[in-house]
Amino acid sequence: MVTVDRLVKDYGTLRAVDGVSFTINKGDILGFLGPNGAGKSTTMKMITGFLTPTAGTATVDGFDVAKDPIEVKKRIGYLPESSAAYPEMTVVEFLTYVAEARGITDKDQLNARLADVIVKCHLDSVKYRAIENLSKGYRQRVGVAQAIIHDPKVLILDEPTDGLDPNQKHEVRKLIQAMSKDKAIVLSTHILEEVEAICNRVIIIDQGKVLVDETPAEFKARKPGATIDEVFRELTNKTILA
Ligand SMILES: Nc1ncnc2c1ncn2[C@@H]1O[C@H](COP(=O)(O)OP(=O)(O)OP(=O)(O)O)[C@@H](O)[C@H]1O
Repeated sequence: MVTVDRLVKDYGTLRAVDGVSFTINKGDILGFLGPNGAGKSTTMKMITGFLTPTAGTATVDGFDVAKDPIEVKKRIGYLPESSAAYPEMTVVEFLTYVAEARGITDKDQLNARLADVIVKCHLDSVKYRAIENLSKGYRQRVGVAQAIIHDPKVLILDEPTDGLDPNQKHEVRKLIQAMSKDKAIVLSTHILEEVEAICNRVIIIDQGKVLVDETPAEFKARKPGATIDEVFRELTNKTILA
């Protein structure tokens, strides 16, 4: 569903992403991990067509992000690290606005999509409230709802549980898992237990390069008896010292 091939991004003299390659298929939840500044957001922004790669390619459902950005955007939903906010809009107004911008203008289709995402993201009780008055957990669910309003095949979530309390984290993780059957999902996170809880693949990126691409169980088995956290620290510290 998503193929990333030797992707590179330079910001001036800084090579933020340095030859990253991986593929993800329908049903995959890929945990994208790495220390601060590793290049996770930059990679995700290139897959969504938000940033142009310096070199390499990314394709979504067979469409090249650089050559067919419109076809890619139809197939991809994106939750950025800090969601664009329209604080004064109600949840329904905001989701309607996003749906219309996505080309969903037929009234019946629009209402069906709104009803679907409101149920999936458990937003019914707040749908007529202004976004600025919602808790962070609800705002994050609105962010997920806008990302899936056009029922995309691929979902890119940048730190979807960041800043949420444990109950809210649990809710958002359940939501991601429930959606994974018919989608390919990439999520970046700093939380290693999140990877263990919901991902079937883990990629660790450090200084723009992929260090690890395997299952969470394989990752943990690298150091029997250690926590996933300890394995991560050992791996990423090594590259800093190297
Ligand atoms: N617009 C930009 N201009 C210049 N440098 C940038 C820009 N965006 C990111 N960088 C740099 O590129 C590198 C990779 O950043 P990126 O945000 O992709 O990392 P990240 O892994 O998502 O980090 P974090 O976990 O902190 O969000 C960092 O060194 C960052 O400072």
